[in-house]
Amino acid sequence: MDIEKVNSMDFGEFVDVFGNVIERCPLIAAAVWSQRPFSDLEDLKKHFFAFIDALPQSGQEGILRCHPDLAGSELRRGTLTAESQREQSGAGLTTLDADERLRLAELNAQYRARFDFPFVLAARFSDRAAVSRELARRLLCRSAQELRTALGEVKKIGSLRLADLLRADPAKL
Ligand SMILES: NC(=O)N[C@H]1NC(=O)NC1=O
Repeated sequence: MDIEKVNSMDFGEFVDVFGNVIERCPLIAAAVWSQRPFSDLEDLKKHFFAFIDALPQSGQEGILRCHPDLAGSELRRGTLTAESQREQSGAGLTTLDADERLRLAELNAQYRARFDFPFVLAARFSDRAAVSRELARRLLCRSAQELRTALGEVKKIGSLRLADLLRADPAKL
């Protein structure tokens, strides 16, 4: 898909196509559509991220809360979005043994109790061992720093999803 195609989309089509660039936050795509035309893919990505950066802290935490836990109950129930399902299975989170699942569930619960939002990590840059390690490490971080880290991960996930949609090299996005 090239940028002319993106710029030619009406509101409904744009939100259908880009509505899950940020997990379960189609409002962001709805807002970004108003900023068209986009000069290139980089420009499109900047608009998504600028929206996130301009939100008050409550809105940024709200975005994090739209993310399903990694290896959590939604994965077990099969209610993940298609994108999240792909990302979590690519990181090996669909084939954890019982001990690994329990450990992740405990760490996810501790993280949520400490920060009041779920642990978010771009699973496609990770694997099952690294997810637990990173969760345990980030549990010890300060809240303000952790919010910044988590939003950085949201942006990595969004960049990869945009790259998929536009079949672009993520390094150039
Ligand atoms: N909790 C969390 O990080 N979830 C996300 N990460 C990812 O790569 N896909 C998701 O849904």
